[in-house]
Amino acid sequence: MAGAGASGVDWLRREGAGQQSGRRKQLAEGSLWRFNMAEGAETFSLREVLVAFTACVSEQREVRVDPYLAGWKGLVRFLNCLGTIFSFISKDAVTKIEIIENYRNSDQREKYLTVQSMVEYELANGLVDLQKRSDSGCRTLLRLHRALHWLQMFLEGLRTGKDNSKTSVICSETYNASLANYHPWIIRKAAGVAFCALPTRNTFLETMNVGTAEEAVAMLGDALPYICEVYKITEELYAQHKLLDLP
Ligand SMILES: CCCCCCCC/C=C\CCCCCCCC(=O)N[C@@H](COP(=O)(O)O)[C@H](O)/C=C/CCCCCCCCCCCCC
Repeated sequence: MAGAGASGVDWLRREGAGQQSGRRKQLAEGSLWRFNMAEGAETFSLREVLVAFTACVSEQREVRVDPYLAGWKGLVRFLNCLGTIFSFISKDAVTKIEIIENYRNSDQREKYLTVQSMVEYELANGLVDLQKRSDSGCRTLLRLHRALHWLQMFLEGLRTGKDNSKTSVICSETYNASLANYHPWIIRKAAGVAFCALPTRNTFLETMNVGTAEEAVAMLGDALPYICEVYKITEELYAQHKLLDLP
């Protein structure tokens, strides 16, 4: 993958995208990534989150749903560590994760193995409402997909920011340039207030449990190309099926 082949990505290759065949099979079947929301409560490791996203893209360039959800669950754990002011955001993310997880636990679980198979199945069976809000997998995942765009920009902002930059500024600038376009005024306002509670960039990076701020930055640099790839593949798929504006 472009940008991910440089030195220092061994941990990613080993643990994420470059799974040995046994683990690859487990990933494809979903067993490695499926766990309850209650599990691992409030512990956060940036490594785990990034490894989950690196494991998302299959050899056929399909996006696996289980590691995608595992990545989001890890992010929610991180958000919960930041304080109750972020609860309204994590609750919404959890609701969306659980909707898709329920499909993965249903009789139709195989149809929801990848984003591609989900789109194909839901469209072929008339399960996607193009006119009004629904709980379809396609519509729900679109919300997380838009948030992934913000995450990509936010992590890049953190990675390239100066030591003394304000996380709150990086967060609000990237939010305003992405996700905010889909949110009503009241949500934008509440998000803006919550962002003010974010710690400084270096404290923020140290909270990620991977060592120093410099080590966290290096890890972000290794992993971002994989997150971008997940975003790009999903964006192209949704564009191809005209699903990017689902209500
Ligand atoms: C790698 C570690 C560092 C990064 C840490 C980032 C942690 C972020 C964790 C979770 C992000 C939450 C994702 C939220 C998904 C929002 C989906 C959404 O857009 N929902 C809205 C629309 O839904 P429907 O009504 O159409 O169903 C919904 O209205 C939103 C409600 C909640 C507000 C969402 C604000 C999102 C702000 C972006 C996250 C900021 C987190 C800051 C922490 C650094």
